[in-house]
Amino acid sequence: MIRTDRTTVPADACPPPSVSTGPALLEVHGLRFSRNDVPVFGPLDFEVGAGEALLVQGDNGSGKTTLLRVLAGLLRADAGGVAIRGEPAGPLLRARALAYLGHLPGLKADLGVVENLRHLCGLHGQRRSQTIEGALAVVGLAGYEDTLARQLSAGQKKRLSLARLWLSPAPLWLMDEPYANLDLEGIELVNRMVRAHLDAGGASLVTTHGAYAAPPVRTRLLALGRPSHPNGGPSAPAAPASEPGT
Ligand SMILES: Nc1ncnc2c1ncn2[C@@H]1O[C@H](COP(=O)(O)OP(=O)(O)OP(=O)(O)O)[C@@H](O)[C@H]1O
Repeated sequence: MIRTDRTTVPADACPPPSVSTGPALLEVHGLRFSRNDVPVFGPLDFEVGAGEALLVQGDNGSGKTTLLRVLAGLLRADAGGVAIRGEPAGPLLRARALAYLGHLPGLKADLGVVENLRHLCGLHGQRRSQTIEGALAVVGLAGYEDTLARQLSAGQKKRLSLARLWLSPAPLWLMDEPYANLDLEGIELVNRMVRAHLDAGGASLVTTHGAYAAPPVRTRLLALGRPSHPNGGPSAPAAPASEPGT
């Protein structure tokens, strides 16, 4: 049975909230994306400050994953701008500032759990205050250190990806359906991680179909419109991001 260390998340990760008076961590202006001339989303305008979560909601096919991939620099927008702490988000800045948790776990199937994390920390960096062993305790994978990634269940793979996110030094987490494949305790784990990350001055974008409650943190909502018709029918505009709430 998986047990996550409930005390480790807040204890290790909650320095006093940082008070920022500068530009927002993420600012998006007029961002638009189309495939084969069919609009997927936009134009979108929103910002996310340190200590805030943006919950990106929408039906299947409404463009949530596409938006996160555009923000991560994996797809090129048709128009619009993305700034991180007031700087235009070029590839180097995105690599430093963004950590992307996608649908696919992005693991090396024939490497063990610890080997995977070492590899990923080598690629993306590691928070000085965190150890791989500590991250495995946080996500409930202590005892699985030498297990090959291909021998993990879907939920365990998701937890390993969450451990990678936990170790990342990036302040902005892009989390695509982070609750998928997780049991109820895993869903709570995601919410505790998000809360700790925000308390430490980070920010998160979280996509969801709306099946789960927002993490119990300062949250803005961005509702994407209904999916575009593949033959070029109209797509509903996205609702503007709503004001912060708790
Ligand atoms: N690789 C692709 N090639 C062509 N079209 C794609 C591709 N990926 C997504 N799409 C289309 O782009 C639109 C948005 O897809 P996207 O995956 O961003 O939606 P989503 O809101 O994340 O959906 P879901 O909730 O089902 O995960 C959909 O109409 C989809 O069919």
